[in-house]
Amino acid sequence: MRDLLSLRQTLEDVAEVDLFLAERLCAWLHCDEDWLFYSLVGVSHALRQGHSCLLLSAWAGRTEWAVDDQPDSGYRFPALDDWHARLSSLPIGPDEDAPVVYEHQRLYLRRYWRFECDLAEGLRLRLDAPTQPNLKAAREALATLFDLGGNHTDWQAVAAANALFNRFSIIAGGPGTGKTYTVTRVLALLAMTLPDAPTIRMAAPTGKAAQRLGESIRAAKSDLGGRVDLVTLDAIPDEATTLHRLLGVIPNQPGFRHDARNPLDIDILLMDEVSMVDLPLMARLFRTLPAHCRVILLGDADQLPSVAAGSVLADLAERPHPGYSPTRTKALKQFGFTVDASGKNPGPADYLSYLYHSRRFDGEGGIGRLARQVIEGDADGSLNTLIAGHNDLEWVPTERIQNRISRWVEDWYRPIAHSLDRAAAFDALFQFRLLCPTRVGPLGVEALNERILKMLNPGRAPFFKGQPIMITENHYGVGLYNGDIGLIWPDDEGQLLAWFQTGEEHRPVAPGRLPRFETVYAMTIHKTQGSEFERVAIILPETPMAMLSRELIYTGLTRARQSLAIAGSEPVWRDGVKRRVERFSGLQKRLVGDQRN
Ligand SMILES: Nc1ncnc2c1ncn2[C@@H]1O[C@H](COP(=O)(O)OP(=O)(O)OP(=O)(O)O)[C@@H](O)[C@H]1O
Repeated sequence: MRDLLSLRQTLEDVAEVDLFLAERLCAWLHCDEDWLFYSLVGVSHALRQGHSCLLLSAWAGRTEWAVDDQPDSGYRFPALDDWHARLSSLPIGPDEDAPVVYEHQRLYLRRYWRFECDLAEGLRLRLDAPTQPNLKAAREALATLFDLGGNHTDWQAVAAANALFNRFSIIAGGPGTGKTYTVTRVLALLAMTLPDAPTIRMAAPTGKAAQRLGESIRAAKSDLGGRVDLVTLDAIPDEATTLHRLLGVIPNQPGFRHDARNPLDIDILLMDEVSMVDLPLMARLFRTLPAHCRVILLGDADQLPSVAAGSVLADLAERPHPGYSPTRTKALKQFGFTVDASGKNPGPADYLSYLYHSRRFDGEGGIGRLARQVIEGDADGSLNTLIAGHNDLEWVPTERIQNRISRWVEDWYRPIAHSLDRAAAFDALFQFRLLCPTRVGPLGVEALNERILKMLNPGRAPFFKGQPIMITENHYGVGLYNGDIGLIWPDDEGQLLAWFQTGEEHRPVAPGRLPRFETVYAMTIHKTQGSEFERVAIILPETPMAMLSRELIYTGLTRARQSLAIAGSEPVWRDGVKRRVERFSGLQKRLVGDQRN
């Protein structure tokens, strides 16, 4: 028996749960050798880091978890061939019934292996059964929906035409590249060309993202008003729901009302902000979809992956686009589109379309340029862009941070309470937001909120007019969910209530009925995924930290519509831009086999 508690002291970054799980699994496998014990610690550790599995090639021959001032601490994993041979000799193949699975040089907990297999199967089912659109009708509909005939390739029209051939499509692109604009036209194309009117549902991972998707779709529909008939427009829903509500949450239970035995009755599912969706949720979703249901995913594959395990969008949306198959190239040619035909046949990426041109961040603006440099890992170039300053960018060096925060509070947060009415106060609330990579530390969310509360609520009233709050737990009874943002504002009798915005409506909740919440002047970047603000200020931590990555910075800075400030030190910025989030998974391998892996 190992002394797990003492062992933990010699392993940096390993949690007790990793050690206990590894010990239980060793006992199950009747093998107590160190190499297996540490491999299993590695699987549990990898899951906590968001990987779906432990990828042998990433750790083979390397020492992991060494403690800085303890020589010979940590564990050195076997060389790849040796490690592979040892794992292959155990009864942990896919067809065994062990709680761990070894396949494709990846070690999984069986539950996660199952999620990956089920999702891959749901995708394969759709990829292996491409559709045959009515070409004549599709050509006419495409010409109605897009202004074709320009000199440059219209990637939005290409994406729309391409989606006609697929039961599974991804339309990916950065902020403002027209994903919603394009997909509204895809839905119209399908409604105009399919023999029967399809039942369409739209979903997003968070309430805020679902609300934004609904708003964007309604705007895009009204844009189409003069071009298409009412029947087509009516087929496209006005509202989107959260993924959890779509699947049917059962209060206080882990499962959903819909599953493989009780599938959703829909023909087309559109899902936005897919980078936030984790592997287990995506696998559960695909289990509930009927085989004929088309799935269209929208997202920005450069953003942070999901909080829980997996990196589904990044796995499926390879960058750069690997090229279309010759068959698909020919099919798109029939619509007059010439695309890169470098892909193999059958085309593993025929489901994927990229949109490249951002209408939000045009070529002149600093935010778009900065976003590109950050995602390319260009630490020096991005810092130069920031320091040179553009009219939409501001760099705030460390020594000026405290003063600058006070000014932001006076300029944007104090005026919320002085708004003319509730609608104006909500508007004011989304004018500006402070974002931090983490909750803790002197420049983390908790410290900043505390400091701003002292300025705006010196009397420490439990509730005050203009106070922004964020719900931090799901409460199905009250209908409020983790991440929902509300505002404290008086009703007509002067009674302070918490108000929550859904579309144009504001719903009041008595403060006494609120689930757990916190005041939010500053938020973590993770929590703002799926939201946008007119102006954003990102406060970097004082010292470099492992979780500050280029994906986190990119996600934070692309929340800004008009202007962006970054406050911090040059070394912390450089360190963050250089670091990448890497997620181990076997999803792409399962889909394309050995073609590209
Ligand atoms: N081809 C186009 N012609 C005119 N306007 C367009 C076109 N494509 C997009 N837009 C406009 O650009 C704006 C951004 O488009 P859209 O909301 O579809 O982008 P998005 O990629 O979904 O953005 P986000 O990442 O913010 O969700 C919208 O106002 C939309 O109407």
